Amino acid sequence: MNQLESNTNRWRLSGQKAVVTGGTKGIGRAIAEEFLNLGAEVIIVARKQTELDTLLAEWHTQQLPASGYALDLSRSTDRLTLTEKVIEKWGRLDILVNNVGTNIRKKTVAYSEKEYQLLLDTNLTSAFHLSQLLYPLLKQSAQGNIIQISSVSGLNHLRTGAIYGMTKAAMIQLTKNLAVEWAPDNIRVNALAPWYIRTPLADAVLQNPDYLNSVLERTPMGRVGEPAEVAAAAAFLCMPAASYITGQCLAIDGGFSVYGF
Ligand SMILES: NC(=O)C1=CN([C@@H]2O[C@H](COP(=O)(O)OP(=O)(O)OC[C@H]3O[C@@H](n4cnc5c(N)ncnc54)[C@H](O)[C@@H]3O)[C@@H](O)[C@H]2O)C=CC1
Ligand SMILES: C[C@H](O)[C@@H]1OC(=O)[C@H](O)[C@@H]1O
Repeated sequence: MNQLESNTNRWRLSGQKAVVTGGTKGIGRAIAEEFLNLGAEVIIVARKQTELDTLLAEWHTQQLPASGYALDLSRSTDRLTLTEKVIEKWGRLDILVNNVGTNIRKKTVAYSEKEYQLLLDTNLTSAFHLSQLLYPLLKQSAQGNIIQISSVSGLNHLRTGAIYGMTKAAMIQLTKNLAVEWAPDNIRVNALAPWYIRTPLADAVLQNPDYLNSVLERTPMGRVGEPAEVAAAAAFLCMPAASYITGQCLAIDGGFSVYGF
């Protein structure tokens, strides 16, 4: 391979096979579209078949190599089903993006046990179990990558709920453990820690003008982020150009996490 070709491939995802969980809207959709436009083939997962059908039809009109499965990844059985589908379709895997996550914003004393378990299962157990299940396929890739979508709420206190923050902090720790454990298998593992990004999940609070102003006052760049700005970081970390980066957590936050006073 000549130098020019290798340089070109360094900044693309040509021929790579990627699973993006929660890929029908928000950050997951942006990551899937970024990967597709960089030459990857993508499987997305979300709960609603109608959402999947609509988005996949749109992508197929652009001849983008995407497929999808309607599964609830908070459930172990559905995570096993996804694994079977990936084995059946590809028999290998280069990239896993653990993007699925949700939030129930409450004071600590107000949470029920059911709400606690839902957040743990959706945000953390899904990421851990899918990393376990798909490890053999990632190991077959000479360039395996896992991207854990964490949050600045895993780095600092946010008023958006302790359980959510716990799950996001745990994803960052999981990133470090798996990066070291699986480095000999040529699997790199990195995390992203976004601040507020304009998605349906965040819009639930950002549509309140007073809340939005509070967010912007803590954001040196003076605006919330866009899903494509998270997607660009995810794509870079999976490229050959990032071949010596593993175990890291990159904040995508407009300066929030370094803003003291
Ligand atoms: N939007 C934001 O401000 C921030 C988001 N994040 C994280 O980014 C990730 C994506 O968030 P958004 O794009 O904002 O969320 P979103 O709610 O807009 O999209 C989430 C996607 O995941 C899917 N999903 C949710 N639960 C699922 C389940 N049990 N099984 C299968 N699919 C499921 C939804 O269908 C949707 O496609 C989450 O992990 C979130 O915690 C982190 C920091 C900031
Ligand atoms: C920046 C945080 O992760 C933010 O907190 C929330 O409640 C939203 O759901 C975002 O994830």
